[in-house]
Amino acid sequence: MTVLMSPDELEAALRAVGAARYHNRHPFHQLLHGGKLDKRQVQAWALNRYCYQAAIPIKDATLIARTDDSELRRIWRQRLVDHDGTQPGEGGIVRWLALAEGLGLDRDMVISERRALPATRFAVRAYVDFVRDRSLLEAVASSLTEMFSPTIISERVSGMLANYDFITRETLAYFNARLDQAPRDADFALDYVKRHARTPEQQQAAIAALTFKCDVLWAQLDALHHAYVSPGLIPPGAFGHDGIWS
Ligand SMILES: O=C(O)c1cc(C(=O)O)c2c(n1)C(=O)C(=O)c1cc(C(=O)O)[nH]c1-2
Repeated sequence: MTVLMSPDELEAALRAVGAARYHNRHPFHQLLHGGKLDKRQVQAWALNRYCYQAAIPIKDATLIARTDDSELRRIWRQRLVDHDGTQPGEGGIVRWLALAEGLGLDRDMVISERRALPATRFAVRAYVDFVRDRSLLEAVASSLTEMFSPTIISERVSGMLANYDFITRETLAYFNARLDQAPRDADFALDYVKRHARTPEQQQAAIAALTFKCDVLWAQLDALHHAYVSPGLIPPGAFGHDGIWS
């Protein structure tokens, strides 16, 4: 039988999910950060990850649309501002596109998502659908991977700067803002989950939501590894298929 945990025990259980399943443990990230990939493989990472970036504000708008809690909406809408900016040329999506262009990718190709891996699109879509279809508590809990992102972002920026001559500090500027935004967002979401998960079932649902989200991130890296590292099977239509790297 599942027992009711204290809020701090719940937090510990959530952190244990991240320790076991967060995407910092994925071999593709270890290759990426360790300088073991060539430029095309890094380009593949950037253009696939664009799909995730582009979906994040859609899932945040979905969450906002679902709640009648005005305070939650007010706080959550900062995430839309962070990703979309307040005027053209601002925000995380634009900064991600600058990263992709800094790697030599064509901006319109990246935005079109037509060269992304099928599994990337499916994983990203699953996240948006989850936030639309599950309870609000699960929707908020699914964002909690951000508790773990500052560490991986620091590792990524220092590793990529040290190991690739085609990467500059400007290319990676996207991540600077995330180092402030992610802890702020995660602190709020964690507090929300600790206050609103009041039954054993709700607590287990929150843990399962975070597990699901780790799977969303992991699946995207599995797809990259399968296509671009080993066995190197690039799906039809995807970046690099038939030797076309554009
Ligand atoms: O670089 C990363 O490893 C990483 C991880 C995550 C995450 O853990 O979901 C996010 C981000 N970056 C990120 O940049 C971002 O905007 C973001 C939003 C969310 C979310 O679930 O709402 N996760 C993440």
